[in-house]
Parts: sequence; structure tokens; C-alpha cells
Amino acid sequence: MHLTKIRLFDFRNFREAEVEFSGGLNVLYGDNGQGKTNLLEAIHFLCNLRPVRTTREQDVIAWDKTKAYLKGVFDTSSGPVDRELLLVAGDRKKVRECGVERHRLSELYWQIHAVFFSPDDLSLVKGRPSERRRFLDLIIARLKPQYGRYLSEYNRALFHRNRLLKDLKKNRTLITALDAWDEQLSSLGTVILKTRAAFTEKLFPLVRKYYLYFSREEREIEIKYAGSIVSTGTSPESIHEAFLAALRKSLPQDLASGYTRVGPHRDDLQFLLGGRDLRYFGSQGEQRTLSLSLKFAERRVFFETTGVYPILLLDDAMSELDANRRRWILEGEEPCQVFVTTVDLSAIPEDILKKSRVYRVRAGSVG
Ligand SMILES: Nc1ncnc2c1ncn2[C@@H]1O[C@H](COP(=O)(O)OP(=O)(O)OP(=O)(O)O)[C@@H](O)[C@H]1O
Repeated sequence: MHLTKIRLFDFRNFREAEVEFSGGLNVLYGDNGQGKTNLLEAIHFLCNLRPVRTTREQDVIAWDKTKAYLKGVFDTSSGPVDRELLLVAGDRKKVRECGVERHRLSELYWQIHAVFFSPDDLSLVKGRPSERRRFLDLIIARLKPQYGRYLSEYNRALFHRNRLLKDLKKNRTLITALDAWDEQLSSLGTVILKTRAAFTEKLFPLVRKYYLYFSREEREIEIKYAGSIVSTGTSPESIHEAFLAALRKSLPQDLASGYTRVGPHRDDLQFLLGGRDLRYFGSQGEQRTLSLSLKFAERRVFFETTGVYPILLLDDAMSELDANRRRWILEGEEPCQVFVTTVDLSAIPEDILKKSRVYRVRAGSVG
């Protein structure tokens, strides 16, 4: 699967542009602030149906406009697919595929996907646990849309339980309502924990493999799912029981803080190198290598599940990598379409540059 053509109207600093791409390596170069990342973001938005640098979709509409429009033509195993995206200020985004408006976006998830990597992904390692949970949840929900539905129901139950915890400070008789929310939270939470466990079983070995490759180290990285529910067994019943027990145990602290302190919404991923937590003790280089490995593992797991290689979007990543790693990534031992941005073409080996399509991005136009 690859993107053959894109059209943009009033998307970030692009007024109007149409660009054709190669199915291999595409290099976008230009000075700072010209629109290279915006173009990657447009590709990401078309593929994954969500923007990448913001959670507010409408941020991508050009500042002085009220609408933005994107159209991409993809070459897929079932033939060409064209996808359009319309964003109107104050309205829901509209997605059309092959001319038909689509309402159930989760049905579009499997065929077209992009993985975006930028230096900001360091926050996957150094940032808050919520960033790592979000990383996991977004991939799982994409591969298993029903997971996304369980997650929203879980968050709704969590919201109600937390509100009840606060209300209980004023009115103790409400305590009778707690059991029902505990039951809901632990049932939904069990599904989330089971699904995350099955997914991390596939993801973690891949992260370890890429880390070893990118770092060229002998030392393996150790990855743990740091969960707040400790169950003696892996059956749904034992997780459910452990969840209920953990909720009961943390009730005094939950009541004091007005917040549910156990459950998948509190869990984290832990990365250890030589037994030490990379988040606190890793060098900048080790942390960067890990964030890159997480993204490559995402790409691979997507391929292993769907049989389709996602498009790889590398923003400003060349400066992060030494010559060997640049070559490995750009030469594409794993066949897929790659977009890479750079301010400096000399960051890309000349023989690779010769085989790629090079685009100059200047003030929201592409040449
Ligand atoms: N909604 C928007 N409307 C108009 N312009 C925007 C919008 N959002 C961002 N911009 C502008 O787009 C310009 C290009 O940003 P972009 O991040 O794509 O640059 P870049 O070429 O990747 O630069 P760098 O090499 O510094 O990363 C910036 O000047 C930014 O202020």
C-alpha cells in the first residue's frame, strides 16, 4: 500500500497543492518553517484519520480560513482507493472513500495506516505514563476497533466512580451505589488488561529486537507492563477478582483523594537496561533509540497483523541517527513507502538520494 498522490487546500500553511509521490523513498527538504512537517501531518491525517501534532483536529485549518480539505489516492492490494477529508470549523470532520461518505471510521482502519516518528517521540520514554498508555491504546484500537469501544466505556465508568467518590465526602449514604460501579469498572478493565497483555506479548519482543539493532549493543532491553492490578492467574475470572480486591483495598485512599487509584488507567510501561530504568537513567541517545524502536515495532506489528506495511513518516529524524542507521532505514530492508524531511540534503547518502524522489518545500508549496 502506498500514497500515489495528495491534494491539499487550506491545510496549515498550504493554500493549494497537488503532489505525486514515489512508492519508495520520498525526501522533503527545505528551510525551517516552510511546511515539511505540515505535509507529513496531512499524509498522517489522511491515513490514520487523526492529526499527529495536536488533539484538536481543527488546528490544521489554515488560520485565516474556515475549511481545510485533503485528498489522497492510495495504491492498495484491492486497487486504487481515493480518500477525502473535509474539516469545517465548528463541525465534525467528513471522510469520503471512493466517493462515498463514511460514518464508521473504524471500518477504514485496516487497509491504510501510517507511522509517524519525530524527535518529540522522546516523550514516549521520558514523558508521563499517560503517553505510553496512549501509544499502546491507539495501536490496539486501530487493530481491534472493539477495544476502543471498551476503553470509552471504561473511561465513562471511571468518571462516574470518581464523581461518586467525591459525592461520598458529603453524603455517606451514597456508598450503596459503589458496588455497581466497581463491578462495571472491573469487568471492562479485565477486557482491557487481557487485550493489552495479548498485544504487548507481540510488541515487546519486537521493541527488544529493534533496540538491539539500532543500538548495536549486546545488552538487551527489558520491558515490563507495570500494572496496578496484580492477579495470581491470567484467566478473566482471576483478573476480575483481583481487580475487585484492589478496588476494595484502595477505597480509603480513593475516598480521600476522590480518585480511583488502581486500574488500567494508572498502568505504565517500564524499560530497563542493565536493570536500570531508562526513563531516569538512560542517556539521551539510549532514550532516542528506544523511541525509534517503539515506532518500528508499531510498524512491524501492524504488518504482522494486517499483512500491510504502514507508510513511514520520519520527521527530522536524520539528525538523530548515525550513518549506518540512516542507511538501514532509508534503504528500506522492510519494503514500504517512506517520507523523510530534512533541512540538509547532505544528511542523506548520495546513492540513496539518487534512487529517491526529492521535493523542495518552500512557504507552503512543493516543487
Ligand atoms: N493552522 C495553520 N495555518 C497556517 N499556518 C500554520 C498553521 N499551523 C502551523 N502553521 C505554520 O506552518 C509553518 C510551517 O510549519 P512546519 O512545522 O511544517 O515547518 P517545517 O518545514 O517542518 O520546519 P522545521 O524544519 O523547522 O521543522 C510554520 O511557520 C507554522 O507557523
